[in-house]
Amino acid sequence: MIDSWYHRPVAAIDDQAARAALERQAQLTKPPGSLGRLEELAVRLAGWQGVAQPVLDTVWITVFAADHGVAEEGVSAFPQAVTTEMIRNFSRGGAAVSVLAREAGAHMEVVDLGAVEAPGPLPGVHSARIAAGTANLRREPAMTAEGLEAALAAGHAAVDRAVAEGAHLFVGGEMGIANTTAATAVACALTGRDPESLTGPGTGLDTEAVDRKAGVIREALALQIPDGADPAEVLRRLGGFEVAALAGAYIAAAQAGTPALVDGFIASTAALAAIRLSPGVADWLLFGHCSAEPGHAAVLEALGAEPLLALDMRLGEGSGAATAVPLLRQAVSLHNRMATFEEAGISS
Ligand SMILES: Cc1cc2ncn([C@H]3O[C@H](COP(=O)(O)O)[C@@H](O)[C@H]3O)c2cc1C
Ligand SMILES: O=C(O)c1cccnc1
Repeated sequence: MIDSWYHRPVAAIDDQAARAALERQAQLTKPPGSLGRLEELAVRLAGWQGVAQPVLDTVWITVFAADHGVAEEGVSAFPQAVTTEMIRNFSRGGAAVSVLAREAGAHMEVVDLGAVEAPGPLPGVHSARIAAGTANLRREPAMTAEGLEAALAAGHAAVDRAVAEGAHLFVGGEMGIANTTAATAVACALTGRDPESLTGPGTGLDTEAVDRKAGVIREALALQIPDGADPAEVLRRLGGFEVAALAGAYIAAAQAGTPALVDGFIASTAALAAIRLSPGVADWLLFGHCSAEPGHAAVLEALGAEPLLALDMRLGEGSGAATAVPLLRQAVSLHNRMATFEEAGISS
């Protein structure tokens, strides 16, 4: 494992460019710091891009889709067939993230890593099928070692496509019925928190069903996770193909020097796994929003992350991150287009 591609170092941040951006912020016609975190976003983008005045033209969204064996435990309010049906919906442009991607002028693609029912060839959908869903994590490891490597590599391949198109920002989304169960199990294993405190309704379970879902996760942890299990093993035993692909994508993006904007609970759990596999990845991530799924706040806390938005969204697909893209664009425009005190003839 130690020589796997995901242990390679991430790209360096250009501190000089970030300092130059900070100096420019100080010259813009506003009291210092008055644009709050919009200032910080522009400065971080400058450090990532190695220029004092960054751009944010090309935004790339990949939605990773896969099914979960644990769905047979009745842990979702929706049937498994919805994963494949939603892949078709993404392809036709009818999903929430499809609409938000168009609004944001982002390129969007879908990667089918293993929906139980193969959707067949569809526009905008890559087939990278590993298996017809994972195994039931309550009873056995969700993935084989080969399956995990293939999922991580599928994330890397998506980032390669984004980089080839000159993407300034990578957004990862996910679709997979029952994936809040997998993500909660991974989050518990990585943070040491109880299933009872992190498990939530996902697509809309009632309280009783949430308790049963927490019980499934508790059993999975007891069966599968020995003390000190390493993050790759946690992902393999409890994760899903799309969760692992997101982790692989965040690592590959950091290695390629492309920042990633992280979505909700599932994506943030994947980001936590990515950082545990390769700590430097943390420097290349932004967090788009705080999901209403209760585990998200705990995962964000473990990450020390401050999400940009809190709109009570709880959808996944990359929708929360896509909603934050216009904010990043505003940060860049303000940074590049505001007049300086000198240009405007205003006393500083
Ligand atoms: C129509 C529909 C569209 C979705 N888009 C994202 N999800 C979200 O809900 C699922 C996780 O929730 P759970 O663990 O409760 O199944 C994932 O597919 C996630 O992306 C959706 C769910 C549904 C039903
Ligand atoms: O925040 C998320 O990622 C999320 C929450 C509920 C259902 N699906 C995804």
